[in-house]
Formats: sequence, structure tokens, C-alpha cells
Amino acid sequence: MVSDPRRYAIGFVGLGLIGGSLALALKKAGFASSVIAWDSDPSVLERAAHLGVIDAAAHSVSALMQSVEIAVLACPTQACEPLILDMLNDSGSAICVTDVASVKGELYRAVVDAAPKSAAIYVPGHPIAGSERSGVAAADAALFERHRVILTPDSNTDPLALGLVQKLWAAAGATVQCMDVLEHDQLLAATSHLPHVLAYALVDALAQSPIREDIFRFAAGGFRDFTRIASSDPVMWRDIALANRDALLAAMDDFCTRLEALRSSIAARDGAALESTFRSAKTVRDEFARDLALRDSGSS
Ligand SMILES: NC(=O)c1ccc[n+]([C@@H]2O[C@H](COP(=O)([O-])OP(=O)(O)OC[C@H]3O[C@@H](n4cnc5c(N)ncnc54)[C@H](O)[C@@H]3O)[C@@H](O)[C@H]2O)c1
Ligand SMILES: O=C(O)C(=O)C[C@]1(C(=O)O)C=C[C@@H](O)C=C1
Repeated sequence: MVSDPRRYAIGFVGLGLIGGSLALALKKAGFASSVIAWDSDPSVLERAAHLGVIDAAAHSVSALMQSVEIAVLACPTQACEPLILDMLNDSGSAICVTDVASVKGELYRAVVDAAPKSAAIYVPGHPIAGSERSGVAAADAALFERHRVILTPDSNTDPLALGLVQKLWAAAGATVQCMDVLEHDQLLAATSHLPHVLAYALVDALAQSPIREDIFRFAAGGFRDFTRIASSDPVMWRDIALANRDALLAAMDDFCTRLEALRSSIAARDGAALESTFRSAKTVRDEFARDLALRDSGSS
């Protein structure tokens, strides 16, 4: 339960894995007095109502904005720009408008350019939690518990709007951190976007192999762990790769240089260089796994 006894009318534009999970979490925490949603696919809204994720469906974005205090945009990255502008230009009763898109810079610049006045109530957000699954049927009230959420406000952001979005994520069980928008996109290119590109590339490369059938027959745990995220929605990841193009290209270039160095060490039978790279990576990965375990147990 949240310490703030106030409950809020919350609206979602786009109600898939992330919007649905946040809606469930806010209902469970008692933070939402009501949850309404609009989605471009009417069957999603029917399903969400049936699953108890929402209390009502709005018949348009504009109607939704007239009856909510907090509006959350949770649709695919490339659909975000026109929708966020509609939400801000016709903000109705909303105290704040936020989003969950995985890339922040492009959307932030579009808002500042096209809606400079209403940009103050826009608090860009990104939960660093998710899965390879999509759609409201995969929604999970616990998805954000003990996960980080990054917000990228600027000096123009209304403190009331920022405070409310911070409370919303805290109610969903997340730890909120504010960050510069450019820093966010560079960081996520390295930690999330590059690993997804690598997983897709590896599976695709092996799928083109003449011994494809044997490859997949004999692949086991290591392959499964490395490639789980290649089961993620291809449209979502197409959008993310294009929206974060510059930062992702820089991360890929750096990775290619390091892969090339490993290739040279193998070609030169330089066991010492290989072992040194593998050993330092293992040290860092072990430390990361320990930190994750502590976080999952609630000790940090
Ligand atoms: N899936 C993850 O792991 C994850 C994690 C963090 C952030 N995100 C971001 O969250 C956003 C949503 O991702 P998701 O995983 O919930 O996707 P999803 O595919 O599960 O849900 C997206 C929903 O948006 C709806 N939609 C599509 N186009 C629309 C439009 N033009 N107007 C209104 N609704 C529309 C779809 O019908 C669907 O219900 C994306 O921007 C993604 O980058 C995803
Ligand atoms: O766990 C997963 O499957 C995810 O892909 C989640 C993940 C990530 O890369 O960590 C994916 C995209 C987001 O924007 C945030 C989180």
C-alpha cells in the first residue's frame, strides 16, 4: 500500500504488457480510484475489461483526457509522437501526462518543439522491466516490483507533475531515478538495445546455416539464456532500433571492435588475451548477478 492516501483517476492510451501491468499494479496498491483506457484495437479493451485490468473503456483519446488526473501513454514507440501531442494539446483534467517508451530523446524533442507550453506537465518515463511477451493478457501486477524506473524531466517540468509520476511508480513497487534524456538513451543503447540486436542477429545467422536443424536440435541452456529476448516483438524492437539509431550505432561499433579483438586473439592462439577478457567479464557478470539477487530478495 502507498503512504499517500489520495487515489487518482488514471487513463492509459495503449494497453498491452506494460500499460496493463501498470494498471493492475496501481489498482492493487490502492493508488487508482479508477482506470480507463483507449487502445487502437477495440478487442484489447474488451479483453482488459474482462480480465479486470480496466474499469471502463474510453471511446477516444480526447474523451479519456476529460476524465483522468494522470494519463499514461503505453503504445509502440513509433505511434507515440502524434498521440502524446494529442494528449498534451487537449489535456482536459490531467495534472500530468507520462509515457513508458524505451527511447526518450526523439519523443522529448518532438514534444518540446510542437507543444512547448503543455510540455511542462509531460514527464517522460521508462520502466526498466518487461519481458519477451506482449499484450494485455501477459500483464502482471508484480512486473515493476523492485525494478528501476527512469524519468527524464528537464528544468521546465512542473514539480507537481513530476512528484505525481514519482508517486505512481513508487506505488507500483518501483525505484525511481531521474536522468538526463541523452544519458538515458546512451545507457539503454548499451544495456538493452544492443543485447536485443545481438540476440536477434545470432538466431537469424544460425537459422540461415545449412545445418540449421542440427543447430537447434542440439542447442541447450546457454543458447536459450542468450537468446530469450529474440522472442520479443519484432515491431517493438524495429521501432526502438530506429528511434535510438545514433546511440545504438555507436554501441554496435564499439562492440564490433571488441569482437574483432577477440577474433584476432583466437586466430593468433593468444590464450592469455582470451583468458584475460573472459576473466574480467566473469568478475563483472558475477558482481551483477549478486546485486540482482540482493535486489530480488528485497535487501537492496
Ligand atoms: N515490453 C517490454 O519489455 C517493455 C519494457 C519497457 C518499456 N516498453 C515500452 O512500452 C511501450 C509498450 O510496450 P508493450 O510491451 O506494452 O507493447 P504491447 O505490444 O504489449 O502493447 C502495445 C499496445 O498498444 C496498442 N497500440 C498500438 N498502436 C496504437 C496506437 N496507435 N494507438 C493506441 N494504441 C496502440 C496495441 O494494440 C497494444 O495493446 C513501448 O513503447 C515499449 O518500447 C516495453
Ligand atoms: O526482460 C526483457 O525481456 C526485456 O527485454 C526488458 C527490457 C530490457 O531490455 O531489459 C526491454 C525493453 C525495455 O525498454 C526495458 C526492459
